[in-house]
Amino acid sequence: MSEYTLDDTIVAIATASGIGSISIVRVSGEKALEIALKISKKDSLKPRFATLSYLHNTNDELIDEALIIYFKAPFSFTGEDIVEFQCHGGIAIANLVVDTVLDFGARMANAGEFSKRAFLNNKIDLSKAEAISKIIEAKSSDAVKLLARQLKGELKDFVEDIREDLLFMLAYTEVSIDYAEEDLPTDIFEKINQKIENITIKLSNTLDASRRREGMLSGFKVAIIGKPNVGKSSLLNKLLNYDRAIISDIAGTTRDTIEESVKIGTHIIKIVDTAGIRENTSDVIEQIGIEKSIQAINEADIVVALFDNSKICDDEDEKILNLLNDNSDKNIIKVLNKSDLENSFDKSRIIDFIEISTKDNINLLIKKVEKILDENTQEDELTLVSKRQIKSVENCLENINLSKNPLHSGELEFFAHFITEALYEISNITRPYENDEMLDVMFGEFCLGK
Ligand SMILES: Nc1nc2c(c(=O)[nH]1)N(C=O)[C@@H](CNc1ccc(C(=O)N[C@@H](CCC(=O)O)C(=O)O)cc1)CN2
Ligand SMILES: Nc1nc2c(ncn2[C@@H]2O[C@H](COP(=O)(O)OP(=O)(O)OP(=O)(O)O)[C@@H](O)[C@H]2O)c(=O)[nH]1
Ligand SMILES: [Mg+2]
Repeated sequence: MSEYTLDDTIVAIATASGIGSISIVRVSGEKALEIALKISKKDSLKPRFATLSYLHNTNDELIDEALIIYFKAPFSFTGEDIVEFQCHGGIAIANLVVDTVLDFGARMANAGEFSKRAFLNNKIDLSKAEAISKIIEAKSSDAVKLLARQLKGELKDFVEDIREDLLFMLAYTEVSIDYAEEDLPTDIFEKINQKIENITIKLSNTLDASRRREGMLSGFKVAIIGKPNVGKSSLLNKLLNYDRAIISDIAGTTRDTIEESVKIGTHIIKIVDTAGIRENTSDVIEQIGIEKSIQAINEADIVVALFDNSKICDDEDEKILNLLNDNSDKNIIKVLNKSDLENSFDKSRIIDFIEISTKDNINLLIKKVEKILDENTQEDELTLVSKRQIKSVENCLENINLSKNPLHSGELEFFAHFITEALYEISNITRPYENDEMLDVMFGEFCLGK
């Protein structure tokens, strides 16, 4: 994508490949109108007007009856001339239209190229481009609502505010470096200090909220753990409503982690069934399974820890309770399963648990999971939606923190250096100063036609 030029005209199918009632082929660039006039055999197309027309290929053969919309530059998604052919559905017609457009001198668009052009032509900033890319892949209505806020520019405004503050500080420190101190307003240091503290709080809060909500975009991960034979796979099957995993009364039945998606309330979650965690095993494959279980805990947003209510709490259960204590930052649900059988588990060993039976119903557990998911999605705070954005805020915050000492000791050149770095970092979210490589990586992750 680095040999990218803005002069050529690009084309791609904008709609999903498959059977649908309408397919859209989008053309962007200088030749878009000229190509559309040839295909439609019209003398002109009225901008932003849906024109019904027959479409013809380069051999003058009829290929479809379609709506054509011409967006005259600069008033289009990319800022260039755009023509949309809204043709009949199915991949064959769309491909014929694309082929014709190519024959008339356009080239195939790369992944993300429409959005990249929109960015380069100042139609959208990177936070909006990212929101567009992610909203297409969003798995839940909550995720869509969150991303729609970024389409509207919430993150952009946040970044703009911080940029403004940082620029203010830079301007005043430059002045202080150049002029004698007595010429400056006396409260300026206090003002800068106050701004630094405000930015620190704002950035930290945003990072915290974003980390909590990471699972909302990719699907929250719920890991089911416990010693062998407590009913982990039975629980997975019950949650999925079909027999996905093999269950048996032989301990060590599940040897690898199994991951499946399921909807709970309004949330799409990924459930991970793990191999039973036991203290000592000489079985190499089982040992690997156990290590994967520990990894599953690390990656999970919610850990469902199962215990067998029909057995006494033994050393292996204790080991798992200890493991949970080590992960107290996680949302943990402790569950006594097999409660349909005679209860033998010593409940004084465990606090805050629920009792269920996968042979009966697991509603209590589902409600509990749903409540945690609700709590983690109902925040109103601004949320960063990509690793890239999180990294930029982390780096910005780091430089802000580094600027505090020099500010207090009056080493203003150093202070200005860190603030400049912070400014570069935060700008990466919306419009980087110079970073072609990052742009290539980012837009390369888009789906074709975007
Ligand atoms: N048919 C169709 N539907 C679509 C898109 C599209 O490209 N085509 N979009 C593509 O992602 C999204 C809508 N986004 C768009 C964003 C800007 C403009 C546009 O024409 N902007 C002009 C005029 C603005 C105005 O009229 O207010 C501009 O910014 O100058 C069009 C679509 C979703 N739906
Ligand atoms: N009575 C009763 N039996 C259950 C319940 N849940 C599971 N079982 C039985 O317990 C045995 C083990 O179930 P699994 O789901 O395979 O257990 P697991 O934890 O996945 O076991 P491993 O994969 O070996 O770690 C099976 O015979 C199940 O039918 C329950 O709530 N009540
Ligand atoms: Mg199992």
